[in-house]
Amino acid sequence: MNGLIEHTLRGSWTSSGASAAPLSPRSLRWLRQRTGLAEMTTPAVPASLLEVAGSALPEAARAELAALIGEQQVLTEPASRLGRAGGLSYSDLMRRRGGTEFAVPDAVLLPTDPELVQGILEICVRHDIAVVPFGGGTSVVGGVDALRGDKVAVVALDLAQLDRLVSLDPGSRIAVLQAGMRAAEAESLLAAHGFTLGHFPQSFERATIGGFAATRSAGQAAAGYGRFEDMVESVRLATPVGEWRLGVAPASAAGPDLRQLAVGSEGTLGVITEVAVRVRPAPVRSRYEALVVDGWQSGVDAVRALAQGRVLADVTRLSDVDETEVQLELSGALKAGALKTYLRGKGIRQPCLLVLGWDAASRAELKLRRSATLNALRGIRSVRLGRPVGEAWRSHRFSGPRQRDALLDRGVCVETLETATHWTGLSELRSAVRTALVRSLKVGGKSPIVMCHISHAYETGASLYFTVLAPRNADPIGQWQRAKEAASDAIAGRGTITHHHAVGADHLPWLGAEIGDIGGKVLAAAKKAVDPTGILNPGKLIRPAR
Ligand SMILES: Cc1cc2nc3c(=O)[nH]c(=O)nc-3n(C[C@H](O)[C@H](O)[C@H](O)COP(=O)(O)OP(=O)(O)OC[C@H]3O[C@@H](n4cnc5c(N)ncnc54)[C@H](O)[C@@H]3O)c2cc1C
Repeated sequence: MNGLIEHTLRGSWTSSGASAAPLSPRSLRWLRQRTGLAEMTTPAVPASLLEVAGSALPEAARAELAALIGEQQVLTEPASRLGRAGGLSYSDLMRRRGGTEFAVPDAVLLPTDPELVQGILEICVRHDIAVVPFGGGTSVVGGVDALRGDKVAVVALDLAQLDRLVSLDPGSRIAVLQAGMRAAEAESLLAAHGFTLGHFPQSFERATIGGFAATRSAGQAAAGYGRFEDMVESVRLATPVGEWRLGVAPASAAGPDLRQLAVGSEGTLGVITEVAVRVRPAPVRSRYEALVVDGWQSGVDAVRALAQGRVLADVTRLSDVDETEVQLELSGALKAGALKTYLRGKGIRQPCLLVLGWDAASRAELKLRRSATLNALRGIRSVRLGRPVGEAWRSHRFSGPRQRDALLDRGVCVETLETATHWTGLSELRSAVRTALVRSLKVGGKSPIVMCHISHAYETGASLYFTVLAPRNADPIGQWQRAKEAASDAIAGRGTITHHHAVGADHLPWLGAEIGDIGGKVLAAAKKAVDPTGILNPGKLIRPAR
């Protein structure tokens, strides 16, 4: 069963906080010199110092909910409610650090099976209570903000105790998992049967199966295993008008694929209680290695050649010059200066790191696939750094959030955003977003560090993932909000507002530019059909029909 402590840990990624990945004095010196960061320590405010208003959950509703799921499964004390108040974006973390006001649910509900979820929705409809489905709470787009809309109260429906492997069909390679199971637990349960899901987002340790389905998540090995929506065979949803099951066959021509309406619905059309996912035999051989190419465009050409030649490695990740430099400077693992000199000697002036990783069922398959990938790169000038750098990336693949805790403690504004577009417009989009972020976050003569990488590539285009490091100012939330708005304006019309983080509350203003008025009306109509009184996750993804 998922540990509830993890679900209430909201000020940092792990209970060790910044000490899980401390910044070396050398890295700090480098950051100060690059960004003008002032020397300061800004530790997290203990949750006990944050003020929480009393619960507005009507007593009659509380009593009915307690009768249905058990007294101890309805939590109304401040610590539990605070523990499900919002996600884990930079702004969420800063709200908790700065003590700025934020929305807190009136209660936390902990159902233990799908039928109880259905019962909860029926009670909430009757009492006009908003419901925020809560998986791992790792949303970075305001997806789990406790917004009540026009309802009398709002509850967080925490799925942590729906955490079972319901069934495994090795012949069809399908596992049915309950929605609250975390990715790390799913992997270890499946591994015991010789299978893997192959979904490794950076939030792997905390995020859940239901959350992945609800947000169309993409993991680091999506080039090989697919995005999460590619893995979903069927879904079981509780909705205010009854239970809805979708998906009976691997493919179907029975009208539009309604599974895809549930997948990505971000808790606005129903609560996902179970997901049947496609699994694969666990790899017996893996190999990760790194190359350096000369300049961003040359790297883009390399990744495009791999995608269009259909020889992408399972992990294919290209960092731009800034991200490569920061990885080298902050990792502490490599002698950055010596490496740069070595690369210059090899004619590489603008080093861009390309990490490649393959998972295979046999040594022969690994050899074949690796040769196919590397052969496709023959025309691109590159220097191979070999396995140590590739394996170092693999062993640190989940350490980003720990490093973020350390940066937050030192007064750094550190946040990410992502988009995707077609190959022909990719570099223009990158420049436009970079320019918007630099302009917005520049202070005096010092520019922020804006890094970018491609981690998901397709035959027709790729995603762009930006990470920003800037000295925090006196209004950290406003500072980032302005930068994010500038970046989102630059994206609108050029690419998607989100490649895998979802829409939530934060991206809603830009969704219209992507799906148009008609798209907005289609979503509102679907919501009206399954959630006529609008209790499900108000303020996220779908604007109510007018
Ligand atoms: C440090 C960090 C790294 C990240 N890296 C990645 C990454 O590599 N790839 C990626 O795709 N994302 C990433 N994310 C974003 C986030 O982890 C994903 O959106 C993830 O899918 C959310 O899963 P969750 O279980 O935490 O869902 P939550 O955050 O709890 O919820 C997300 C949304 O889904 C809804 N929801 C959750 N569970 C259900 C359910 N059972 N039924 C209906 N609706 C539900 C919520 O209401 C909310 O709208 C990252 C986030 C952080 C903080």
